[in-house]
Amino acid sequence: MRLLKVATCNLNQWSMDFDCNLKNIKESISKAKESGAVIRLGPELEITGYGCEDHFLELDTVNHAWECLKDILLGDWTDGILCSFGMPVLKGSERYNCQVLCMNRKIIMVRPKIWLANDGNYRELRWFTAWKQKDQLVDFQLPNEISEALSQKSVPFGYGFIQFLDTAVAAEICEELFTPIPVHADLALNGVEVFMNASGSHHQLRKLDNRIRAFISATHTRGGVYMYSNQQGCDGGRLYFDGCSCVVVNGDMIAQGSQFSLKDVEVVVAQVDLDAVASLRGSISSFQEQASCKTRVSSIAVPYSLCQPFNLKLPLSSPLKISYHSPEEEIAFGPGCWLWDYLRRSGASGFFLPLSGGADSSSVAAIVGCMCQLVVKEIANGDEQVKADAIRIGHYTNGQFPTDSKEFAKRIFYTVFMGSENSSEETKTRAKILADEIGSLHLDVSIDTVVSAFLSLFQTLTGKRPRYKIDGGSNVENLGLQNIQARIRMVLAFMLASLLPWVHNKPGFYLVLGSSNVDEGLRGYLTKYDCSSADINPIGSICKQDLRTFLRWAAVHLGYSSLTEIEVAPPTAELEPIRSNYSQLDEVDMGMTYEELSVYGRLRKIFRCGPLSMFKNLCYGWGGRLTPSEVADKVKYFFKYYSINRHKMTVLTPSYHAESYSPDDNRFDLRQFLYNARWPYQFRKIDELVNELDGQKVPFKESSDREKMCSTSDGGGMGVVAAGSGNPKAGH
Ligand SMILES: Nc1ncnc2c1ncn2[C@@H]1O[C@H](COP(=O)(O)OP(=O)(O)OC[C@H]2O[C@@H]([n+]3cccc(C(=O)O)c3)[C@H](O)[C@@H]2O)[C@@H](O)[C@H]1O
Ligand SMILES: Nc1ncnc2c1ncn2[C@@H]1O[C@H](COP(=O)(O)OP(=O)(O)OP(=O)(O)O)[C@@H](O)[C@H]1O
Ligand SMILES: NC(=O)CC[C@H](N)C(=O)O
Repeated sequence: MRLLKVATCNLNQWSMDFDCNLKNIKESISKAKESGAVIRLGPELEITGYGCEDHFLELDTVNHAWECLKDILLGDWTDGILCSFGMPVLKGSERYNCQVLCMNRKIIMVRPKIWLANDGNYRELRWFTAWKQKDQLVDFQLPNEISEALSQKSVPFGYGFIQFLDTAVAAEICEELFTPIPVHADLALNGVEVFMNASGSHHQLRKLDNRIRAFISATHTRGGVYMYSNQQGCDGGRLYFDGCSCVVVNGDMIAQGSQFSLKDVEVVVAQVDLDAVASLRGSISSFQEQASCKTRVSSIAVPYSLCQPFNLKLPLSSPLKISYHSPEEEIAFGPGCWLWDYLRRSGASGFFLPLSGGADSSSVAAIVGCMCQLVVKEIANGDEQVKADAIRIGHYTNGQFPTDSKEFAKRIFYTVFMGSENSSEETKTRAKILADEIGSLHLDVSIDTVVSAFLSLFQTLTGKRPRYKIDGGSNVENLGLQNIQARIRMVLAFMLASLLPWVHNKPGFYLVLGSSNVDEGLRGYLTKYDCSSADINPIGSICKQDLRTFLRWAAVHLGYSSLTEIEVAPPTAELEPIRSNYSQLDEVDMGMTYEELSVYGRLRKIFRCGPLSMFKNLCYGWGGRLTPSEVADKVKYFFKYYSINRHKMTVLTPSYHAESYSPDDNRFDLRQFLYNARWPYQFRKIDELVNELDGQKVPFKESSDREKMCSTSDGGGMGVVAAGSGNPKAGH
């Protein structure tokens, strides 16, 4: 037997905070060593943080990374343990995204990333060059300061593996695993038994299985130990890196870390028998045949053994049942953990939420409640960092700390119902009950006096007073009257968030939370700069359908039972007067249902459909109940409003990135914002096709299409998309 103990980790790094990152790295090495591990793997670019973006272009960033590495190598951190550190490295004029492999205070090799992540949220080609010389290792002159400190002039640089006396180990960096020809295939044929995947990979609803499937398939038929390490938390941007560090052997998961956690450092350890890898490989004839004619990969010999012989005192890790969170749990925990990182790092004293009693703001309130529950639970589990942060943010004194999530919420969470003459008692009461359940400090205010002050000012200025449509006013008047209310709420929210702490003798300020969801953004059904404009938004890329399931789940699992009633209430903006013959409803106002919006949103973004291909796909999807001409009307209506309102996406409050259907114009869904909203060319093409089809209906099982599009993984959407359109790039 060749027993090998390995450690991988989830680290909560913060881009550009080198002290924080170095502290976490050192703690992870200590924990790995305490466990007896001889390999320690950290996340991609862990020294700088993955999300530095254009800071990677600054020489300071690269230099500081070297300084941190020097600090580690001058101490005893790497004694007896192979450590893989992620950092940017300049070689000549090119900058590479590298894993620096170190042991016994020396750098063994620098392995630059070969295949960069460059789609969706990723833009690595903007900062890094991909390493292209796969056939050789080259000599890399270490920066002066490092070479003097380490008494080491140069190191091998490039694609290759480390040949120890008893096994071979290599890096495969994040995206490289997900490429059509992954590097582990070649490496396995060259005898590499341990793969170290350092990642910077973000959370996306329902995507964990994509990632895990890749580890399993990498080792299932070719054998191997697959170590995966990832950042965990908000490292300064919209993404939540969702950990899940793990170890897989020959297709079996044997150690799995958390996906969502408030911990800064989580080390996952496993003990494996490398003979199991050799034995599997030896039993597969095709493996041996391919290995005998492999393309040779360069290696570096290190005269050192990593493994232990058979010893009953060293227990082997055995296969585990892989654990997955439900999408509802993902919505609660992902944004909940992201909010906690944001809060503790922003210097704010809490959150402020305009709570309307509707589904969206109530979802946000529940997520904050969930965050409070997680904090209390983690403190009870003995996490000193979470405790220290909670004491600081909640201004606890005399050795006190949070032990009850409602008590903690009362300190750090304000909710305010800002009613107008158009608000109903029902929503006001729902907001109050939910706030009580969560424990927030809740206020009720009426904004009517402010609205009438604005209207009087307007009347003095123009001599005119707008009327609601129901009272005989025009569309313009009707919208104007609604938008005044919506925007006053935003101004009031920011005023209260900055001044309420002062009123209550607390230092600091509160962060204003926004609660517009992805569908409203896509359709533009929101007032620009109303309460959708906030500091941050935890649900901005989650669709209404997903939020509704989350509310049902949270009513039970978070213990906020009033969410059940909130979920079933029809969504309404309550900005127009309620009369016996009229009450404003979102879906009527929008001219489409939230369910339809989810379908359009997925086709537009995930399946990259323009108007014509969306029309064709929906003819299949909805053909059972609609004629092509009816489908055409719906598609044109959607594109008209999408394009008229696209400018609103440019000022979208930064939101947690949770889904590949997100329309976030700032980082993810990059589009123009001034359109010809008549789409003359595209709509003409649709009309021509409608004429050709002339009233035909396509028989199709109507019930299944939405289910496939909104509630399953992206691939499920193929139910209405012609095969071959291609699955979206997954957030592995
Ligand atoms: N191409 C362009 N590029 C840049 N900016 C552009 C623009 N076109 C208009 N604008 C600007 O945008 C303004 C129009 O946008 P905006 O002021 O938002 O107004 P608007 O989109 O006309 O109305 C707000 C919409 O949100 C709905 N609403 C209101 C309140 C609450 C809710 C809800 O979520 O429940 C929904 C309401 O029914 C209506 O459909 C224009 O006055 C102009 O200032
Ligand atoms: N009466 C109110 N009191 C407090 N905040 C409100 C009120 N009405 C609206 N808001 C805030 O403005 C945001 C946008 O208002 P809108 O009417 O569009 O709600 P929505 O997007 O349908 O969300 P919700 O489901 O929370 O009502 C809400 O999410 C909420 O934060
Ligand atoms: N950092 C990366 O290489 C990211 C790769 C991949 N797109 C992911 O989400 O995991």
